[in-house]
Amino acid sequence: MGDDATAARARDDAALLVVDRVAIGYRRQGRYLPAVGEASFQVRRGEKVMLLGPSGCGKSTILKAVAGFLRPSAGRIVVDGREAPEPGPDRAVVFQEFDQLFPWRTVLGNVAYPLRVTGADRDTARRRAAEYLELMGLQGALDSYPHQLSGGMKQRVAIARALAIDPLMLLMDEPFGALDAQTRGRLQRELADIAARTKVTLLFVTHSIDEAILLGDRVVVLAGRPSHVERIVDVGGLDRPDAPGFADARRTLRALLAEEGEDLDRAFID
Ligand SMILES: Nc1ncnc2c1ncn2[C@@H]1O[C@H](COP(=O)(O)OP(=O)(O)OP(=O)(O)O)[C@@H](O)[C@H]1O
Repeated sequence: MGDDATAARARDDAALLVVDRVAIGYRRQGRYLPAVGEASFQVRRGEKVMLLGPSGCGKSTILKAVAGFLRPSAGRIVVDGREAPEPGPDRAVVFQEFDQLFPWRTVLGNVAYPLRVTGADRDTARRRAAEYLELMGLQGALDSYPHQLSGGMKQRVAIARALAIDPLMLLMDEPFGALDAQTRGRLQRELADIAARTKVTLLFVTHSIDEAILLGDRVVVLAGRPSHVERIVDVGGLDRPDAPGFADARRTLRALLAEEGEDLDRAFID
């Protein structure tokens, strides 16, 4: 193998995201309130890693720190070899809330906007935005405004907007948490399909055991307050509830969450 190929292989094998003994807390009224006590995990290029754990254990906090919105009080976050990166278009974020779109822009305008901001000319931005909206099945809604869309459609626009800027990583914080079960299932399947096609690297926060198994390659289970990584469970290839191994993975994750006193009815909502 030539030097270039060796270097390329080393780059591909190296973790795109390293979370190394990270502690994160909040300051309130002069006091430091620890949320994450110590968390370490890595995400390789093209991998889909899910953060699962009881409510309040710091899943969103970790995602925000990876996005660069919060600084850890200890440890290191390294993205593509860069330590403590500022927020940037290399990490696109999709939230749970339906109000993350610009209400005064059309669907096409919402997706084209970050492309314009990151340097694309108007025609290129609109063409690329339309391509990604088509990928999300929204070709009929380009001229609609957010208030004219259902919750599921708004989340599709948010995903198209995130993917269109070709980020190194897609960071998703319970993006389907506020959707009805049927829409949620459909969007999970669509995201799995698009992630396979685009090979995007995914860090995804969820409450749902089934969602973690269906979408993830690995599940980072958080426990405790302040939290730590209790276990990292391999769930690769279990992309259907009837896949062999799905029930075992569900039992393993369920047992880990039950130890934490998680409300399992909530953890199973899909
Ligand atoms: N801005 C903030 N100021 C102070 N404390 C905060 C802030 N945001 C979160 N916290 C606290 O940090 C802890 C972790 O919160 P976080 O939202 O990261 O948990 P989570 O696992 O994502 O929860 P959920 O699953 O309920 O969304 C919680 O105790 C929460 O109250």
